[in-house]
Amino acid sequence: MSRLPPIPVTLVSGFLGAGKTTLLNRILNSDHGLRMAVMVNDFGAINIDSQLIVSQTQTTVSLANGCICCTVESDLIEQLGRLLDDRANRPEYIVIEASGVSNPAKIANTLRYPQFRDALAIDSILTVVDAEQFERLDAEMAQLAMEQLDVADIIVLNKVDRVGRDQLDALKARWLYPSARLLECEYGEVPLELVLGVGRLKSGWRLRPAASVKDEDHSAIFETWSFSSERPLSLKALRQALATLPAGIYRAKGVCQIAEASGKRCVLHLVGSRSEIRPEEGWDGRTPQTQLIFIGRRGTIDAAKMQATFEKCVA
Ligand SMILES: Nc1nc2c(ncn2[C@@H]2O[C@H](COP(=O)(O)OP(=O)(O)OP(=O)(O)O)[C@@H](O)[C@H]2O)c(=O)[nH]1
Repeated sequence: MSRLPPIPVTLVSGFLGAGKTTLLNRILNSDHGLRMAVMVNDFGAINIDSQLIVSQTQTTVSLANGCICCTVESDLIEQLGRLLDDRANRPEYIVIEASGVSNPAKIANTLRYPQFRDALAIDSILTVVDAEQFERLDAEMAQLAMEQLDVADIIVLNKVDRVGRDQLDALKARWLYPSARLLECEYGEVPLELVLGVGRLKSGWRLRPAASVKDEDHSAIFETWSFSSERPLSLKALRQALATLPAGIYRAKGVCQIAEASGKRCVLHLVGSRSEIRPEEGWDGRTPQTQLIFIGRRGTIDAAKMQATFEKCVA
């Protein structure tokens, strides 16, 4: 049997809430003309990202309840194996969206395991940066965000609408990544030809040797908590609950059923201290419900207190 050419893989990384799913949606809804498979990784127990992906024409594989660079690496290996074994639907391109706490260098090493070496070719490691929040991150969060940037060969500086030109230039001046391509954008609006099929890592020259990649368990640094309810929530109470979250909770996202927006599926995002609850389309045959996931620094989430707070939001 003739050997099939390797499938190009774009690895999308970036800290929590930087705009990875927004960029992925933009890629998927553009005219790329490829049979694409996307793998999305949620650090929390609920598959939220797969629900936030707008285009359903491609194969979507959801890897939840851990980080694909450490705790659920075995799921990544298994699911990649499945994609490759399904010869009838073999994708022409794979995009992997790592969780916001993943180290892309470790995922890149997984893609170089013997079983994938001839079947997959990393096209690029693309790291999305939240232009507003990046410099506000502290301690382990800042370190992780820097590690994600260190291995990027494409840096997408997103959310430029949130900062002034001076602040952007100052941020860029502090970075020393001369070999990375830097693209500034809002809502992941980047020219597709600059991010897909660019073959920037074809020779593997920027990948660090596996031995030099730090072995960490991101569930030791971050923790998650989730809330589900089949009863509608009060918008006012939910906003209030989000405004009073402990500072260590950096990210929340999910879908919600809001009493004031009957029949609409609302999408909730919290990144740092910013939050939004946006009505989207209807429920499209799905049972209306709320599914939220919260991610914070370990030790900052009091599950009983959170449960009581969000129970009170039920209208
Ligand atoms: N103002 C502004 N908001 C943006 C931009 N890009 C994305 N967002 C918002 O940022 C929030 C997080 O975006 P996502 O695309 O879900 O971020 P993510 O990196 O996939 O998040 P995680 O997977 O949880 O790490 C959402 O509310 C987006 O609408 C942008 O360029 N400007």
